[in-house]
Amino acid sequence: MRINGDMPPEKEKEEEEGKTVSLSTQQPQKLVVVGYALTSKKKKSFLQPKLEVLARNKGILFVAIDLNRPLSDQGPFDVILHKLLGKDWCVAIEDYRKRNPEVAVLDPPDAIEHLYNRQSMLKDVTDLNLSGCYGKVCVPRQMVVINDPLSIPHEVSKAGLKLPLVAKPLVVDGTAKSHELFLAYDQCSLSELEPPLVLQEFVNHGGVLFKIYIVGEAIKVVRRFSLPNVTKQELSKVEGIFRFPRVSSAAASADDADLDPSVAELPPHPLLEKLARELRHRLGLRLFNVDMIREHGTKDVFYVIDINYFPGFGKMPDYEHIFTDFLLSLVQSKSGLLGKLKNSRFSFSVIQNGKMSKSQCPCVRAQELQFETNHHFTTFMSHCLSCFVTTQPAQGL
Ligand SMILES: Nc1ncnc2c1ncn2[C@@H]1O[C@H](COP(=O)(O)OP(=O)(O)OP(=O)(O)O)[C@@H](O)[C@H]1O
Ligand SMILES: O=P(O)(O)O[C@H]1[C@H](O)[C@H](O)[C@H](OP(=O)(O)O)[C@@H](OP(=O)(O)O)[C@@H]1O
Repeated sequence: MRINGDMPPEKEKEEEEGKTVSLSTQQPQKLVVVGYALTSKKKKSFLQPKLEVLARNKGILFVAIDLNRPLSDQGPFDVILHKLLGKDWCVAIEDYRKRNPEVAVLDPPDAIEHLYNRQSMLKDVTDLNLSGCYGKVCVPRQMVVINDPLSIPHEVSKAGLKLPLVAKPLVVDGTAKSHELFLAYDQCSLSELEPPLVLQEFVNHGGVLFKIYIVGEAIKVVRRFSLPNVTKQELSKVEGIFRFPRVSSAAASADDADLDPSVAELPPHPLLEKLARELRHRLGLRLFNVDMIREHGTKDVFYVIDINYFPGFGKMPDYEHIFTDFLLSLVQSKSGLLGKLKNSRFSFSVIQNGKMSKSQCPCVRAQELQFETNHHFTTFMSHCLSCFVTTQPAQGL
């Protein structure tokens, strides 16, 4: 396909080989091939026609990865998007990532795994210090119960957790069961719950929740309806545990609803910027969302109650634009970094010495790596490419 006039011979060859597409602009673009490995549910919610059409117009092609064939026989890909469970997939994608540092694999399986457990998922938020950012970000007090439901009432009172409590399955694995949540009004009824679970203090927040979507550097925040406040009177009268629906996951947005302005006011942007930047870096992820609530009666005390990997981006306004821009930026920043690494004194010294000292390390995680073989160096390159995209340009390059 050629729409425009003259083209350099090498471009012509590339295009014949199907590697480039000519769009309506003067310059033919190299096709960006995005392999995806997603459940059929996720494919349906994410790969909507409006995304595929816009992507095609921008020279991005989505290709389904065949899970019955080795990954190495497929592609070549520029980017891989994945959200699948199971050890086999994790091993396959991790191995592919190491062997193909030039491919942007979103995201590292061990980093994703961190969000599949409701205890570890919030740990990085607990460690954050966002002072001077127009607000305070906390995590509700919570405890984990692994077994013996009969011991829960005693454990809860020992830990000093206040009722009501939200009971959430410990592991989030994309199944409906892992999103089955209960609200517990009294201590005795807690022994009816099924561990393993997390018991989290319910924070009154006026029935509105903020979903902060993060796609690389981009942030989008929306309001969603959430659970109403639990009054002291209600708490003193009601007993038992009650299952509640996935109210804030419903596509209905609270953005246009007639809400109390003190409840509806979005968290300050500098706070969200800092939160997103810190979490992107600490979690080592580029595609996630954060569920945040404002403590009722306060202006600037926020709680993070949930973080989801590769959430329902299809519900995010403008997601097709944000996502395609992100995919293109990945490919651009990657080629920039590869060029710098190849030419830098830094990479030369790494290869020559076979080892890297902490002071040379451009990112936190690479400090753990040692380069005794070429394969180790490749691993480092792959790691640094993702770090480069998630954080800032590596030092010393
Ligand atoms: N500690 C809390 N205080 C107040 N409300 C809460 C709390 N935890 C959860 N909720 C309410 O329950 C809803 C679901 O909680 P959470 O996001 O943790 O579960 P989930 O199964 O991971 O949901 P999803 O993946 O659909 O976002 C929240 O959106 C919010 O409405
Ligand atoms: O409202 P959001 O986008 O947070 O709702 C998400 C939910 O949080 C989970 O991330 C779901 O993904 P899985 O855990 O993989 O089931 C999303 O499902 P999806 O099918 O819509 O992508 C929810 O939308």
